[in-house]
Amino acid sequence: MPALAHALLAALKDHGAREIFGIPGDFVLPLFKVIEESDILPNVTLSHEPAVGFAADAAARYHGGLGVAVVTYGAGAFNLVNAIAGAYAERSPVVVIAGAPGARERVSGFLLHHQARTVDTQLAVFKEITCDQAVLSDPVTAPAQIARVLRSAREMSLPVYLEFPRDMVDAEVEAVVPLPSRQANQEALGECVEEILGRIERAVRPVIVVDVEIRRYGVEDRIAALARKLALPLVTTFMGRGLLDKADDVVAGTYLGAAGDPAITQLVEDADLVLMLGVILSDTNFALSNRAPDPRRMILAASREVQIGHHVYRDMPLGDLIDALDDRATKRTAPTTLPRQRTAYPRGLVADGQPIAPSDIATAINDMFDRHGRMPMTSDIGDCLFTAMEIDNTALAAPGYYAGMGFGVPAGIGVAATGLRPLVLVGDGAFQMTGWELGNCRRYGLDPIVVVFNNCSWEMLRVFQPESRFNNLDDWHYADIANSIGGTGERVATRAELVAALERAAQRRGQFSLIEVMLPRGKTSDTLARFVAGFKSARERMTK
Ligand SMILES: Cc1ncc(Cc2c([C@H](C)O)sc(CCOP(=O)(O)OP(=O)(O)O)c2C)c(N)n1
Ligand SMILES: [Mg+2]
Repeated sequence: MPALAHALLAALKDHGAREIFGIPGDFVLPLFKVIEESDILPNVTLSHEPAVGFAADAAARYHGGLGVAVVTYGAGAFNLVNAIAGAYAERSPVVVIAGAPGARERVSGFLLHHQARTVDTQLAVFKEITCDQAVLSDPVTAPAQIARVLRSAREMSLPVYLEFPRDMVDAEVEAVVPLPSRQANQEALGECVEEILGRIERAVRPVIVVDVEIRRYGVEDRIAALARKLALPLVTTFMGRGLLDKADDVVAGTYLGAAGDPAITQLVEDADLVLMLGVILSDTNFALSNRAPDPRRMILAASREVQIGHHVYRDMPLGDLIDALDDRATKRTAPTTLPRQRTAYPRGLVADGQPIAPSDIATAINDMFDRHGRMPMTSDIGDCLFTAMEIDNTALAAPGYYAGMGFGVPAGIGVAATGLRPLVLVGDGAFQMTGWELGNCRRYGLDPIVVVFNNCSWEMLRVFQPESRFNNLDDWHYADIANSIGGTGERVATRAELVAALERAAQRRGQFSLIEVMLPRGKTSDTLARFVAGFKSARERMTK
């Protein structure tokens, strides 16, 4: 019989984990020894647990499997909370494996180091931000608990929590047998599909809106094929930016309401049927809508449910629904009335001595993508994410809904650990939080390209409250620091310098490249300027 640590690692791999991110501590040292020596999954250690969570989250978003974050009891696990809360909000399946005291320590009568209120406070906290949990304290039940919790992570595409007491690492257990995934009830599925196809047939201006769940459940290609078969226009939400990056013929653009491309906004807001697939009804996706989502003209397939009008079909896995729709749908021709144009992204930056504006960064990146091919991207929150809306539709992992800073660079490291070379967009404020994790790239031979939007400012806060002096940040010269932690940093202030630095970074392999773009305080991307105007007018409407 295998030891519990081996059985768990094998089960993680069977359920789609591809790597482990973590930081050891005395409550997980024995487990980390097995992780390192068994080599069942590659292990990437970082410098601060928030980054461990962000990296695991982004890796899962990109490879479509499970992210894994292994941390010590108490101090390590509580450091991870914000990143896992963000993964929950963004429906990213991260498996938290947290160390814990052994059976005899629990009854020692001492207050244990790293313990908060009670020995079980850690479990109580993670119950709030995971969809399933287990404490692996009994070798007889542990394999079944692991199977149940890992299936929950896969089926719900949400984080889960496994508490691993440190005296259980070598406990002999049965191997973990994966549970079969739960399918939709075929009768209910048939009824649901007929109702959807009937609604599409009767619609005059239908549109498909997609969001993050279509990536989490691996159905992007099937949805692109369905959109082609039904000849329906398709747009992504703000959170869903970067989805269907290989289906340019299908994606018309990104819906941003009052802040977006007017033709895309009209496509969605004039539609008499909005088929929402994998969509999170968040404020960042719909707060700027001129016409709020209306159940009477909406079908929402998300969180294993399908809501049509005011009634709901439960236990409807998105993959089952898409397959059944494709099986029963007949090919339609595109009504000439439906616009088919695709958003045009800015290109052809003039490499001159002019100072750089945020939207120039998008144009320069589009030009670089034309020369070297599109790169997968990660972005932090801040104007860099709004600028990303002006970059061609390439794969993107960002905290578009949860909006937690610090995600961008660790997420880029997580994506790089999956074997891709990402382009990372991050503001100076967010870089101050987790940018230093780049110092871990050299150990693992990772070479992301990082673009720091250095406006020496918390600019997103300034646009809402310009009078506050606390938004003024100091100039930390991030490019200089990059050179001392294993990468190459360049500081650029003109458009010509930006274009040249991007080209050098694209050519440079084997170490990370950091381009510190100097931006004036008070200058934002065109997209953020429209967002702020939209939010302010929406707020005025609400206060009238
Ligand atoms: C962990 C964390 N702390 C605080 C915030 C609030 C916040 C923003 C959101 C609104 O909540 S945007 C922002 C400033 C970002 O500064 P920077 O990274 O330099 O980007 P830019 O200068 O482009 O704004 C803060 C502090 C946050 N989102 N996440
Ligand atoms: Mg800033």
